[in-house]
Amino acid sequence: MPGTSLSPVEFLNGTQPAHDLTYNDVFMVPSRSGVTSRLDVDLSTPDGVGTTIPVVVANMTAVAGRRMAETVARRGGVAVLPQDIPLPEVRRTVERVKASHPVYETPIVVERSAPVAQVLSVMHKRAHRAAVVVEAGRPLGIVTEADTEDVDRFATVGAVMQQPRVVLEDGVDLRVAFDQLEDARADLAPVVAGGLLRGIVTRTGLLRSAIYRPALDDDGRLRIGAAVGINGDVPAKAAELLDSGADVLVVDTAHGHQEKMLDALPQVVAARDAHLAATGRRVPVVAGNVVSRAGVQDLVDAGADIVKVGVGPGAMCTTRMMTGVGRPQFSAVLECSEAARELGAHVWADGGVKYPRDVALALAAGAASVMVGSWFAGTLESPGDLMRDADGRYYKESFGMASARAVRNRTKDLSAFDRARSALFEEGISSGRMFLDPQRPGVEDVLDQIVSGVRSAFTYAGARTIGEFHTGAVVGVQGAAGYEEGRPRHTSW
Ligand SMILES: NC(=O)C1=CN([C@@H]2O[C@H](COP(=O)(O)OP(=O)(O)OC[C@H]3O[C@@H](n4cnc5c(N)ncnc54)[C@H](OP(=O)(O)O)[C@@H]3O)[C@@H](O)[C@H]2O)C=CC1
Ligand SMILES: Nc1nc2c(ncn2[C@@H]2O[C@H](COP(=O)(O)O)[C@@H](O)[C@H]2O)c(=O)[nH]1
Ligand SMILES: [K+]
Repeated sequence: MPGTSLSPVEFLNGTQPAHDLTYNDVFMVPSRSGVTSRLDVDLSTPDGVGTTIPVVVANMTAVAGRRMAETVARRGGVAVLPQDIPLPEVRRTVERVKASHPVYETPIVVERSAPVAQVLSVMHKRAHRAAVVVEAGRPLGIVTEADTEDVDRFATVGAVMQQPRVVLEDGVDLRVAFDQLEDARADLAPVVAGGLLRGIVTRTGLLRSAIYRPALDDDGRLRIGAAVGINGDVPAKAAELLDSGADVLVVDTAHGHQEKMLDALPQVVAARDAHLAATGRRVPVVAGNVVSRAGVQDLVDAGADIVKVGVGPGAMCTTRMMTGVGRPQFSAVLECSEAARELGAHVWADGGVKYPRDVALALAAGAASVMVGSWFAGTLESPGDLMRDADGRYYKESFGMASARAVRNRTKDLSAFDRARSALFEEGISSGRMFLDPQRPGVEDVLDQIVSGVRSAFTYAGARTIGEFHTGAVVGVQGAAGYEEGRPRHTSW
């Protein structure tokens, strides 16, 4: 029976049904609460990963790259680089994320002689949508999109740039900086140390820095994770990823409860332990995906600190339609987190998150953290190119890691025959369109929504921490009409 007797989650009036449930099938009822402010909620995860919000960016090529990793870690989450990225690229990415500032945003930097067209082609890569014009490392001016309107594409940025209204000194108090920007009616300002550009801050960013805490390693640098598959020389790859500085290792495959995984995982754990002995740095090992108590048991026995849960809920995932295999995600997380808790391990709920409520419900089911893929693919920070459809709406392409597109990429070193054979087993979409929300185009805008929704859910349950929420949430079961009732109506009915 799915999660019957041991469930720490309270089902409203003892109504846990015998069938499995997904996020849409459940809701939470408020309980008497002593948590009087949503700002009293601490969303630090209990899984030892060092995240201060329960959000992990999925190891998908269309989702997790350098900009995503840096931006999300600055707000307390962590991104996992996909297993398909070549090792030298992983190293470069980890290095650059670790070199980026935990508070200041990384600016786009251009020379004054650069053409406007060049700036416009990269401007959308930053949510602050500006470039800093520098000379010998010193900021001379700022170019925003507005400065380039009705300007010849071959004009130089030097001709259109504006003097920065405010230039801040490195180490400035963030509230003081906010007030300075407010007084000068400036949206953003370069930050300098000894006159040299160190980064950029925006008013929204400063506000966020007061609310969020970055996910930092022991040396005060932003955290980042990396994934490894179960084929090839797994321990060698794990050792390389550890050596590159990855802060969490994810051993990931579609069917995590298979013997190849149970062979590979202890080798990753051994590599982790060797790294610990050599450096004193203990990197948590995550393994998945599974959806059953038995799966959790075997992965924890094989050394996993955290088990990744979810087969088939992903937006790019066709596994359930191709195979009939999987499990409604709320019940999968509920049973697996219960099993993990008994074994002193943790669970990440992976896939199917479309609204902040899904994150709250995954935590209610017992997850320590929640992995999000496709939703984040539709943001400015994901690695894909920004595209526009016939109606002018901006989107980015997402694709599944088991799609023909990803499999072709992953198997490029195999023989033509083996490649063609692998391509037969497609279990993902090759080109999904993830539209950017015009009001919330950046991943931090989405994080704001998730975090405010989850903080609020915690106060409704009377919980200050994820641990308290695990035991305090009261969950009920609803039909499709119950779910539908909760949706807003933007037009009359
Ligand atoms: N969470 C989910 O629901 C799913 C996630 N994914 C994601 O796609 C990525 C690629 O995963 P994956 O397809 O495992 O590719 P991998 O390249 O990691 O290879 C999987 C290995 O497992 C073997 N295997 C045995 N049974 C299965 C099975 N039923 N499905 C898949 N492989 C099986 C394969 O052998 P052989 O090829 O000879 O059969 C192969 O050796 C991962 O990032 C994973 O997270 C993929 C599917 C589902
Ligand atoms: N069955 C498949 N699952 C996939 C594939 N690519 C990724 N995934 C899984 O989805 C989650 C992310 O879910 P989302 O709803 O947030 O997009 C990811 O972490 C994988 O577990 C795939 O091709 N097939
Ligand atoms: K799906």
